[in-house]
Amino acid sequence: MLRIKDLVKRYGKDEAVLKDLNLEVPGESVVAIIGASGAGKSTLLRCINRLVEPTSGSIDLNGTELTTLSGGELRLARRRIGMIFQGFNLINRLTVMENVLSGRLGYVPTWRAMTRNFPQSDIDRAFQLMERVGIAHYANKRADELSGGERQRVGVVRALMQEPEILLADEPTASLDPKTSRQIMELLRALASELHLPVLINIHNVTEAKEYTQRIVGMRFGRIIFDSVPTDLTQDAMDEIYAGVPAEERGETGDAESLREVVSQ
Ligand SMILES: Nc1ncnc2c1ncn2[C@@H]1O[C@H](COP(=O)(O)OP(=O)(O)OP(=O)(O)O)[C@@H](O)[C@H]1O
Repeated sequence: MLRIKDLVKRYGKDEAVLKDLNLEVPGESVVAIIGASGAGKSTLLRCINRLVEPTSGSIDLNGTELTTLSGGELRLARRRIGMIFQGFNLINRLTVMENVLSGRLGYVPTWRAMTRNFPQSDIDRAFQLMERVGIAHYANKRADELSGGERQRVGVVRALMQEPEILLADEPTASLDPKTSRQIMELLRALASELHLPVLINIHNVTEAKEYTQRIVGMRFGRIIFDSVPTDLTQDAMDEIYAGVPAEERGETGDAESLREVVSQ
């Protein structure tokens, strides 16, 4: 369970970007965070893994208070949080397997990592997960020889190699074409259920959020102003979350029927 209480983030002397934000994410749920550009979605995810330092408030992951950790304790906590990025963040010149195994860096001694001498159990797990997401046959290919969707699958497996207690995905499909994007969302949904993992996804595409997640959190100016099941996300709720944002920039790509057509193409 992730429990965020009264979280505030202020960059320098500017107005707070997150304002007394409260959020609970229980196990296995897939939660989408939506909101206009600048609402604070990325800052929220970055506070959780401490890429950004929270100004005040509490972030508790399964009984560990994350905001006060430093040094070795913070490193240990970070390996419990899997991150998936919009730009995949792979090391291009390394193979798929090497990228995947880098998810174990928080676990193996430095000498093993330096000599790429990972335990057999890690290699077995890597193959198992790569099989699961359909990239095992690319194990020895360089990461930059893969398509966007394949690269994101590598990113997902690398995050899972950390044995995370939660997955944070920051615009995981924004660099992908619509069909691939939906395959990745489907994969995240399936993995959350198979591995009993909570997944928090910062997502621009509201149509995908509605179809692939069980809960939508709408942010505006650093606050959560909507938190419910996708069917409750009415036009009024959308208008409130995206007030002032033109309809064509709200990440609604059409109704479910037309989207199914895209997928089946
Ligand atoms: N490192 C930083 N220093 C100063 N201000 C920042 C920094 N990072 C983000 N901000 C500001 O914080 C606010 C929220 O940014 P954030 O990236 O969290 O929003 P977002 O909802 O993820 O937006 P987008 O959808 O465009 O990615 C913005 O006004 C942004 O300019």
